[in-house]
Amino acid sequence: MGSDSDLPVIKKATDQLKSLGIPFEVHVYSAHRTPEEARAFAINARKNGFGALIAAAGMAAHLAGAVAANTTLPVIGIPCQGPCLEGLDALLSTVQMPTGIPVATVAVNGGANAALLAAQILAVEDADLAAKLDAKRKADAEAVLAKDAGIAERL
Ligand SMILES: Nc1c(C(=O)O)ncn1[C@@H]1O[C@H](COP(=O)(O)O)[C@@H](O)[C@H]1O
Repeated sequence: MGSDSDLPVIKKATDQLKSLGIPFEVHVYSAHRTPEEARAFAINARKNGFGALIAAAGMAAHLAGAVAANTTLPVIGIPCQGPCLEGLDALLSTVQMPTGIPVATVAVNGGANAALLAAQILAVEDADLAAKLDAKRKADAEAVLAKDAGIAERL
C-alpha cells in the first residue's frame, strides 16, 4: 500500500487471503515517497517467490503502475478513496495504463476482489486452491439463496 492510511482497504484483501490459506506479505512502499524501495521490491518479487502483487493507493495513485513497470508478475491495482473526488482520481490513475504495462484494476476500495482475483490467478496452477475458490462461490451463492427465501417476510 502507498500509505498506512490505506490499511482498511488492504485489510479486506488480507482477510480473504487468510481465509483461503494463501501466504502473503504486506508493505508500505510509495512510488512517490520511497521510489527506490518500491522499485527494488517489484524487481525482486518473482525471485522472492511471489505469484501475484496487489498495489493499493489513493489520490494520484501511481504505485500499481510503478510496480507493474518493474515486474512481469500479474499486478492488481486497488484505487483507494481519498479525501476528495470519491476515489475517481485513484481509479483513473490506476486503470489508465499505457499498452505494454497492464494493471488489473478492481473497484474503488475493492480489497476483497483484489485478493480473490489474485487467488484465481494462482489457482490456474493450484488445484487445491481452485477447489477452495469453488467452495467459496458455492457458499456465497447459498447465502444469497437464503436471503431470497427470507426476503418476503421482511416486507
Ligand atoms: N498514491 C500514493 C502513492 C503512490 O502512488 O506511490 N504513495 C502514496 N500514495 C497515496 O497517498 C494517499 C495519502 O497518503 P497519506 O495518508 O500518508 O498522506 C494514500 O492513499 C496513499 O496510497
